[in-house]
Amino acid sequence: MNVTITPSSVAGTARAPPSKSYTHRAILAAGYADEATVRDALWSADTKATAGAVDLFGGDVDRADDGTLEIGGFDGRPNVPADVIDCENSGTTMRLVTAAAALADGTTVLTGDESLRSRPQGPLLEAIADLGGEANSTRGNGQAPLVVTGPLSGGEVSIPGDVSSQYITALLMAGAVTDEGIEIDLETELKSAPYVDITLEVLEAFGVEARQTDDGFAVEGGQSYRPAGGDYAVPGDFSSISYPLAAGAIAAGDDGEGVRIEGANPSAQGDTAIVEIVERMGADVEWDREAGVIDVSSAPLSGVEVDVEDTPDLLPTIATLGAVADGDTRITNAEHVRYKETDRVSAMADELGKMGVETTETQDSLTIHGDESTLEGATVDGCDDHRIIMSLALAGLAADGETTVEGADHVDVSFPGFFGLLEDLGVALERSD
Ligand SMILES: O=C(O)C1=C[C@@H](OP(=O)(O)O)[C@@H](O)[C@H](O)C1
Ligand SMILES: C=C(OP(=O)(O)O)C(=O)O
Repeated sequence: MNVTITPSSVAGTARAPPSKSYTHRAILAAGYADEATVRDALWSADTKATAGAVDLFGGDVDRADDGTLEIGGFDGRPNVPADVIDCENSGTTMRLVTAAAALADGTTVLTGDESLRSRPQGPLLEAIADLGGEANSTRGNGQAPLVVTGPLSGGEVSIPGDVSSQYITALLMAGAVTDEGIEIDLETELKSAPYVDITLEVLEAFGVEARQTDDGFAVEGGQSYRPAGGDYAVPGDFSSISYPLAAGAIAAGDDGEGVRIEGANPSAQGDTAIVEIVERMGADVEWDREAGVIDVSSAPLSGVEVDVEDTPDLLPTIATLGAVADGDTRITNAEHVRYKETDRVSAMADELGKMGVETTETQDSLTIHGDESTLEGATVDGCDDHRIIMSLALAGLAADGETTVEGADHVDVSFPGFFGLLEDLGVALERSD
């Protein structure tokens, strides 16, 4: 599907979809448990992939009409799957499920789509091998397809922190049900650190203790996953909230109505930083944390400097905001953003370039030389990456002329209702094959 956006103003109320990161963890944590109910879960292509893995490990994920997931777990010991686990486009699924597979008494094969088969898994495979399991890339290049043989019993391991925090999350979640537990020493500074905070929060909610140490993180073995009251509720997703928030900052009408976002309750998500970033750029933003409501209206935006070490998923949104803002927006500490569904630093530079935006790229930074008056509608490539698609669609709101985003159906990875939500806010768009 391609989507053509006609420049539009936006107004109205949008509801944040549930958090993808919390949902992945809650589904897998429920799998490690005997049973659990997960409310307000995100049901998207990525989270369905994690649910599929739990099923293959011997659990049972059942979705009720209201979206609640009733999950029968595999109780700490995954079965050897009867089929290859297809993690599709989801890095989180592949990393978290690879470590779970290392607990099974036998061999698991994991694969994914072309994008996922190009992403780095080497440090996690080495960690599993150091802990006594066997974990290999079939092509010997640290990328999927992966073959993992367990069971491992735990121990101490060192791992780089600057490739993906998901390795740490994966080892902590699996480590809790090993005999010995896992102690993780970080070889470098940790990037995307708030995602490990999310993990610690979910583990705690499931009655599992894990902690930060002087050298990294540690989890005791022999623990059981059991959510208080048998029930876990997923909060709203701030990476997803960044899109209606940016839409409001860029294109809310002059009548002052603005965009209201509901379901924006505080949690451990680093991407809540988008609220402060949009405000710093000059938009009029109010966040009632208790009510979980954000109101945003547009104002002339100015370029800012933003460090995305903790918040890699915000880079595409910030790049679009920077294209509309006046002056330079410098996004720093961004090298790990190159290891996502696509190299998002280059993808945003290339695709915004097609819309007349000038950018300067280094290995770990992207500077957008913003000037709304030069933003032109164009046909751009969504790069099969949900965040690139959504960010380019937002640029289309403020461009001169129509913008067509090719391959736009990939929004189903994290935000299946994205284009419907834009339409509800008043955006004129057309879908075509
Ligand atoms: O653990 C998670 O839920 C995620 C961690 C981050 O990845 P990295 O830790 O690989 O940067 C983030 O980009 C991804 O969208 C979700
Ligand atoms: C990078 C992302 O997810 P994952 O790593 O799970 O593919 C994302 O959602 O932007």
